[in-house]
Parts: sequence; C-alpha cells; structure tokens
Amino acid sequence: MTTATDFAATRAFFDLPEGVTYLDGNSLGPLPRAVPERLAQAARHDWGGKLIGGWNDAGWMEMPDRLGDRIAPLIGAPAGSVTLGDTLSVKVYQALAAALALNPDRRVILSCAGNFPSDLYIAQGLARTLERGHDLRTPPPEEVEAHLSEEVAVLMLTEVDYRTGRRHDMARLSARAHELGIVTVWDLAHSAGALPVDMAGCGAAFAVGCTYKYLNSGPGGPAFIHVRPDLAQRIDPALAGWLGHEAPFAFDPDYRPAPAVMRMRVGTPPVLQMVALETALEVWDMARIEDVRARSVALSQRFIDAVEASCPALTLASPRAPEDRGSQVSFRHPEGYAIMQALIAGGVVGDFRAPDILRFGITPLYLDEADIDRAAESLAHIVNRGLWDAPEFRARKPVT
Ligand SMILES: Cc1ncc(COP(=O)(O)O)c(C=O)c1O
Ligand SMILES: Nc1c(O)cccc1C(=O)C[C@H](N)C(=O)O
Repeated sequence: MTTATDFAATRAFFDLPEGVTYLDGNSLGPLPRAVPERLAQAARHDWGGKLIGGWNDAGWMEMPDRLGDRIAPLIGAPAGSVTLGDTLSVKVYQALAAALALNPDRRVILSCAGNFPSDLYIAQGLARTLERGHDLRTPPPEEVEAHLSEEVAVLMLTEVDYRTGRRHDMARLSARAHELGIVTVWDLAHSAGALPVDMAGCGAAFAVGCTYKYLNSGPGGPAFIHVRPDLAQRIDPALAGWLGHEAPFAFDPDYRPAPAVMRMRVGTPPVLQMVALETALEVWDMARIEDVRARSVALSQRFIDAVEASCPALTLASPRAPEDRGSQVSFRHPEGYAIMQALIAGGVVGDFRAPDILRFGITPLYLDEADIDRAAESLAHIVNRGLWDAPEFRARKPVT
C-alpha cells in the first residue's frame, strides 16, 4: 500500500477507448487492462484444464468470502463480515428480510422517495408476501430523520442518491435509528469505491452494494452483503440456499446456517465475474479511498464551476456542499436526454435519468482535470448552440 495514490498509475490500470471521456463509472465501471487476459486464463486453464476440479484446485468455492475480505476495508467493515454473490436486488431482499425478522413487533419500513426503484419494489414485495401489515414510508430525503420513531422496524436507505448524488448522513441517521431500536440497512451501490464508508463506526446492521460501478467488476458483476458480526449468528436467512448451509456437501435435506455472514451465500458463485472483480480490486493496492475522495471533491468542484460559468441553461441538481454529495454531479435541463445523446456522440459519456437529469460520475481512478475540462466545454458547446436539437439525439434507446 502506498501512502499517497499515484493517479497516473491508477489511470493506466484501465483500458479506456481512445477519444472517450468516460463519466459514467457510477453506472458501469470501465475495463481494467488485465481483465481479458485473466478471464481467458481462468477459462482456458482453470475451467478448460481442471474442469470440475476447479472448485477445489482453483479456489472457486472460497471466492465469495475471499473477495468479501478485499471489499471489507473499503467499507470500513471487519474481515469475515462481507460475502458476495447474486445481484444487488437479491442482496437487498436478504438484508431487508433479515432486518424485519430482527424487529418482529414493529410494522414500518422507513426509506425515502429518492431510493432506487429496486430497493422500494423489494420492500413492497416483502410487505405483500409477509402479510403482516408492513407499511413502507418514503418521505423526501431531507425528512427521513423526522420520520424516525419507535414505530419503525427498519431504516433502509441508499447512502448516495442515484439521480442527484445527494448523500445521507449515514453516521447520524444510524445513531438516531439505533437509539430508537430501529434496525438499519444501507445500500452502498453508489458509495463503495467512491468514498470512505465506516460500517464498523456507524454500527449499522446490514450493508449491501454492487461491484460493477466504482469497483469495476464489469456488467453483471456480483453484489456484496455485510452483516454486523454480533448479529450474524442470529440471522435465519430468507433465501436459505445450499451454499449458505453449514456443510453444503453433506447434502442434508434440512437447512443449518453456515457460520456468520457465509449464511448469506445462496447458490453457485459466478466464478468468471469474480475473476474480473478480483483483478479489478487490485487497483486498491495502489489507491487509498481517502485520496480518491479528496480528488473526487476537487474534480467535482472544477466541473461544477466550469459548467455554471459557461452553461447557464443547466441547473445544479446535486448538493453544493461536497460533504452532502457522493461522487457524481448532476444537472437538470428539460431536454437532458437529447443533450446527453449529443454529448455521447461527441465522445463524452455520461447518462440521463428521467425526467430531466444529466448525470456525471466523477471517478479519479481514471479521470483527470483534462477530462473534466473537456466534458464541461463539450457540454457548453452543445447546450449553448442548441446542437442537441436533432432527431438522432431525441430518439430514445432501450437502455439509457
Ligand atoms: C442504489 C441501487 N440499488 C439497487 C440497484 C439494483 O442493482 P442490481 O441491478 O444489480 O440488482 C441499483 C442499480 O441498478 C442501485 O443503483
Ligand atoms: N445495472 C444496470 C444495468 O444492468 C443496465 C443499465 C444500468 C444499470 C445500473 O446500474 C443503473 C444504476 N443502478 C443507476 O444508478 O441508475
């Protein structure tokens, strides 16, 4: 581990297409250079050569917990408290189901209106299937604290809002929730690898997150789940799969949970995706999350200043104070979709979230001042000259 991060070295770790300025790492991180070769090696040598023996001889079975231990320091969690697998939506389900079971006499799930749809749908679905009268409350983000009460069973929030980049005060909300006997679940999809997180310090019961954004595992990379160590043995998993069993290869017809967080494993780990993730996590051998955060704040400020100075038609949608933001900057414009398509056509890649949000992920591992300046200049050029107003930029694509 270096003491100060060499951002030229971290940038060289990634293989970004020539001529592209990539500000969408908050949705899908770019390809680490070593991944194709490592995937080819894992496929040819381990899968092709060892066949079924790979489970024993290539360490496939231990991957979820081994990689959990690599992610744990990035979220301030102790070793042995994080495992991986499945999608984030599934991990949200597991965490919320377990959290509700820890508070069986209360009926309110408190989240917020800005939470990601999957998290809210999972809560709605669980409330329906449990049939115990759970009520999901989704106040505006600023009003969450006022809704904490002894009625609330679980506080389930995404630390950083996927649209605006607004950041909840995780330490404060967790502390207040715990005083009231509320179990806490944090979705760190837009935090892990983007900013320091202190799971141990805030004492939250559960955290979940994805690895394909700021942890660069590639499309469909596995999600992670953290359970506070003193709670883990009390969890009776809602998705009790064979690989969360104490002795999977005993093929016992009755479920007995594996120790600690390993019980949150469900089924077969996605080995090749985990090879990509393991390779991508090597960037953290040369990067400190505190340095990444400091540079993200500086680059974000540079971007906000440049866009506000040159592009008055855009309105900042993200909080102005750096401590209230994650690692993305969002602006509003009623024609945001077409503007973003025009920007992408010119080689600056961000994304759009309905109804009017242009999102820009600020990812210092592979972005520098020149990228930020180019993005701001290109945006001003397109908006100020109305270059977005063309049929090819207005036409909607299926995934945006
Ligand atoms: C905050 C948040 N939660 C949940 C999800 C759902 O993740 P997945 O599609 O991997 O299940 C996403 C992204 O898609 C997200 O941004
Ligand atoms: N997971 C995604 C996908 O499979 C396709 C397109 C986008 C995504 C995303 O991750 C969306 C993302 N969570 C967001 O913040 O909007």
